[in-house]
Amino acid sequence: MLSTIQLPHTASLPPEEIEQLLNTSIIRGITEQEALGRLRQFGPNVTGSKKRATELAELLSHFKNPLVLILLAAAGISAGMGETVNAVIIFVIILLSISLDYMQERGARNAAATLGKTLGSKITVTRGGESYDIATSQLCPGDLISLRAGNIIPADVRLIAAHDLFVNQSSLTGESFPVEKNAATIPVTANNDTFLENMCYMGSGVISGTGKAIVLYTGRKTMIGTIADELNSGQEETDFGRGMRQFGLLITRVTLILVVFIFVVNAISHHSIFQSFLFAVAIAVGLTPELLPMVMSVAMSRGAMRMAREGAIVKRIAAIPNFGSMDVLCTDKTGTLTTNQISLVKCVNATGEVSADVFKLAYLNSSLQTGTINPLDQAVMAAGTPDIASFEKTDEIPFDFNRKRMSVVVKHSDTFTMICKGAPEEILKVCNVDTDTTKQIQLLYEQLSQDGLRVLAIASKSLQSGKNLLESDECDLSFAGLAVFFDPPRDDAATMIAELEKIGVDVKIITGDHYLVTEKICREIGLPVKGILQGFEMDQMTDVVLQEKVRNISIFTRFSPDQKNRVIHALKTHHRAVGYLGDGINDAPSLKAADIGISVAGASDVAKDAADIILTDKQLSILYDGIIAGRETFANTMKYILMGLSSNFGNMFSVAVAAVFLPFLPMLPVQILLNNFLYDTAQITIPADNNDADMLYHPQQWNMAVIRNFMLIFGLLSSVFDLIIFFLLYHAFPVSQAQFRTGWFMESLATQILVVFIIRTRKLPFVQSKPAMPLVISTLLCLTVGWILPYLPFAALMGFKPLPSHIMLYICAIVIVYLICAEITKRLLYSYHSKKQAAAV
Ligand SMILES: Nc1ncnc2c1ncn2[C@@H]1O[C@H](COP(=O)(O)OP(=O)(O)OP(=O)(O)O)[C@@H](O)[C@H]1O
Ligand SMILES: [Mg+2]
Repeated sequence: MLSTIQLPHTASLPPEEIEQLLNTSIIRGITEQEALGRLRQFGPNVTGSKKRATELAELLSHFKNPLVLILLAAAGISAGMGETVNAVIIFVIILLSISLDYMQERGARNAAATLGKTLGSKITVTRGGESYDIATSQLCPGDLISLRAGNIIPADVRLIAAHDLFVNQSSLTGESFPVEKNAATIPVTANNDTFLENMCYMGSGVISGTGKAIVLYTGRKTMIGTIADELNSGQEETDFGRGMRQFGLLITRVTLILVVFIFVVNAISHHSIFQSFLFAVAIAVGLTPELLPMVMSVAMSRGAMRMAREGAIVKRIAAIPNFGSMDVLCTDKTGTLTTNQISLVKCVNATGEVSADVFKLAYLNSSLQTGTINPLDQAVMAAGTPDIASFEKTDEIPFDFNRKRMSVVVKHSDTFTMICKGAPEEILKVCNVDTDTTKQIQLLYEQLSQDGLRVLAIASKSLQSGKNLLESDECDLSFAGLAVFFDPPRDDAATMIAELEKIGVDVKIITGDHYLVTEKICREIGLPVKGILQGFEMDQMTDVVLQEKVRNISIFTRFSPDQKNRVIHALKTHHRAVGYLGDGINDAPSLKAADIGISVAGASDVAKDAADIILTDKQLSILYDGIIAGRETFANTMKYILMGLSSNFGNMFSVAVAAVFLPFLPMLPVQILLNNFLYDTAQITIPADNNDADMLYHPQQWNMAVIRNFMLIFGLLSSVFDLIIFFLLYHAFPVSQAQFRTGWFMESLATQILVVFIIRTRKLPFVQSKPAMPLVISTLLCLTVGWILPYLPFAALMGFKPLPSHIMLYICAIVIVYLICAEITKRLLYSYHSKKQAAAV
């Protein structure tokens, strides 16, 4: 049986001793049988969320809310003081609302879990001498794995072979520059015992090269597994997140002030301290938007499920609202806007004549390179089969996105030749050509690019020896020719651009390719070219200048990964949420930096890992659906917030006034709790509500000013009607205390619940905007229950007493007039804000 191992220790051991230590073979790996046993012993290779909490723990976690705890304590004290009925009612209400909340959230959680299962990257493992791909979760210590560019390192591993292996371990070290790894044994001392050169760590991305490695640690035993929880917190705040935070602050402040005020006034003026306290707590419960987390997670998981049906996997459900506020989408070109079905059109020499020699050089380079599987290389290899049996590869300098070229070194009848291929401007930099020829080549290159053809240049030189070559050896090459490729735009790219434009999302292209090729593609897919910025031009700009510039630029060409990243950050200063769509290793930093990273199924693991959403279906139209789903989440969450702020707060203002002027409590604490419970339950269907088209066809924006005004004006409005009721029941037709409370209970419940039909839309309720059926049903049901309660045989236990019918008529009239006034107020408020916004633009 395998015992635990120390990472630094294995770094200093030669491969044979590692074989022994881990009871494996660096050629054949462990057997499938052995792997199964080890998998049982060490558990699956997953980090992140610890074990999923049990359902009971999830249920109990809802009791952690301080208000719930205070209420429970209050119920206990009530029971101790002999007020059993009170205690039971409070207890039942707590239980009911917690179970409702829990059940809704469980639905959302399960949906999220099902979605998560469909993901998972694969890795090539060698077991019992055979190599095949398995899910990375199935790896165990001792496994022999093969690494290549684009892979995510699936565990903490010790390298036993490496060829030009460059790894980005920024997820661990924060250092974004790729580091070279090798398999050599190194002595371990106290000051070099982390991030060793012959180790690769889970979560790092392979940028270039290949390697073989033995798995040492898996799952939570890995370096990243032990710190996984801290890593998740690194997300930057978005418009939606910021809005939610400000909203939370606002509500906490107002609640605190109101509750303390009500408690103090009640306690001083006339009631027992305990009653006043209970009353204040009930008010606090009424004010807290306790359903908000549920409303959000249900709305988001509905969005995610909907996208899953359309063929997109949502990795991070919390990103859905960002989709809704996204107002600019950056995309790379190859594979997202083009088909990625690249074909080689021809190979030409410097004068533009078709040349078999140039093709042979290109073929040698493409077929012998061992980096990422790359569509350009595949196209070269698919274009013919020259005989290269007599050539032997002796070295390779892998591709990287800064050099934009790569080289292989071949041996052929005792001579060594370096063959280099890459972006023409980069190849020309390292070639020995006179100015005239350079001009001639550039002209040819531009002509081809203008026709939308992609061009790589090929160059070569003879060498003395064929080993241990460096990037600096790519010099003094002689120019051979150009390889010309065709990569047609996707059929649906034009539709996508048009659709996105219609719903207010700006599209920008950030590519590593030449600007002429990009311009041609833009023309074909109907993307207007507003401005072009080239990578080297941006390097001369300060951040401030860049931030000003990016607004009017629609294509960014010849951009390296870091440069792409810089553009994303600059765009973030102007836009609410920046989206990035990309598939390559070079897109990973931008996918992370963007508010919402989108990748496609065929993308490299590194890109998929960094993305929030992965489009599995090839259709780009899913993007459109995703944005709409995001906006629905946003809109429905906002409805709940506006509801809570307007009607709820109004009631609490009224209570504050009543505390000063009434000689008794306007409602009993249990009645307030009951009222709040019915009101909350009525809203449980908000996440499933319909939305007006005009809310969905613009990027959503969190507008704190609207929220604040809603609270003040709607709160005041509903308070005015409460005061009318108070006047009616206390002064005009004086009734008993129990009847007063019953009257206000019924009026406030009706106004609070029914106003949802007004708040949910900017238009005329029902006539211009139809609510979803579930919302209508839950609303009417809760209202009916609330209005029947006072007439039930046990109503007296809850302190209710029915009112005479003429007073009931007054109450109904007041509710109707209130709703009409609310509709008018809503219109005034929105027209005020749109005028203000129009003035600001
Ligand atoms: N296999 C390769 N061999 C040589 N050069 C390459 C290879 N792949 C890419 N290049 C060069 O590097 C440049 C940038 O790479 P690439 O086009 O993949 O970047 P990108 O930013 O992902 O662009 P895109 O928007 O086209 O996906 C290419 O335009 C090409 O000149
Ligand atoms: Mg790309």
